[in-house]
Amino acid sequence: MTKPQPKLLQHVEELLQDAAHQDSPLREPLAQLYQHHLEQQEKLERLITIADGYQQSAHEDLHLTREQLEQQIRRQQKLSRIADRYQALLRERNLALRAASSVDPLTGLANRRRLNEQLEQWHATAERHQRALTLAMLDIDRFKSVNDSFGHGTGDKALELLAGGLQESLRASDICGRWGGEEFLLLLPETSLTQATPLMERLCQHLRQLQIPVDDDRHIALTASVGVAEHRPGDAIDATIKRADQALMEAKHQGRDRWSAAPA
Ligand SMILES: Nc1nc2c(ncn2[C@@H]2O[C@H](COP(=O)(O)OP(=O)(O)OP(=O)(O)O)[C@@H](O)[C@H]2O)c(=O)[nH]1
Repeated sequence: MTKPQPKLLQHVEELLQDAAHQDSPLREPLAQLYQHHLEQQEKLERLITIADGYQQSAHEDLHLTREQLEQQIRRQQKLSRIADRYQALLRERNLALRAASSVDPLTGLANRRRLNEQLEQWHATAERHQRALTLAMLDIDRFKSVNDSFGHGTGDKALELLAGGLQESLRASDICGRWGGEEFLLLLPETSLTQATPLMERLCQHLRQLQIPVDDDRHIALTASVGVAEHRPGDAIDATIKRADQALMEAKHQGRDRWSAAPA
């Protein structure tokens, strides 16, 4: 049904008001029809206003929900950035802690804990794959007299320099660490006693030549004694360390500044 035009409505109004049609039998139904039309139009306008209101409030709700969602996403992204940074920090801390717990702070060499870990690993490889493994226990000669004569500071400096000297004399695959006090343990994987011999000679020679400063213009030289033991298949690693220790005692007994090998 088409919407009555304003012109038509105006015409109906004029007809209803026209005195000439007051007695027409069609006037009353026309008046009722006109009234009904006005009421319907009013209802329709009210409905349109309500629908507009709903649409507006739905639009506002949608806008608000979207804003809240975007705010939540931004908060979530910020939190995940913080979590990422925190995790990276924890990883760094863990690495630093791990490194610190494996290193001797004075010499920078592997500490006893790290040496034990490596010993366990290389002992397992030596046993499983019948690989050679040689250990060398090194102890500075008469180190007490260095401390007594020049003080602990000089003693510490000597340990640092000696540690550097040891590291220089070894292959990259070997590990040298501080076993305790003025004692160092060298782990030589894939190395037999025969193969270790030239290294022992070179090591003693290198240490003899190290110059340890004791004051502005004075230096001293140190020597060390070394006990070497090749791991015997089937032995516990502690047994090999003990044999290296006994060989070290032997080197000390023989007059120091030398190396001695444990019997096979
Ligand atoms: N400065 C310094 N001295 C240390 C350190 N650790 C151990 N020492 C000293 O090393 C000395 C070891 O002395 P001894 O075990 O009697 O042996 P030595 O004098 O080296 O004599 P031999 O081993 O028999 O040749 C002691 O005086 C310890 O105090 C350290 O970290 N710094």
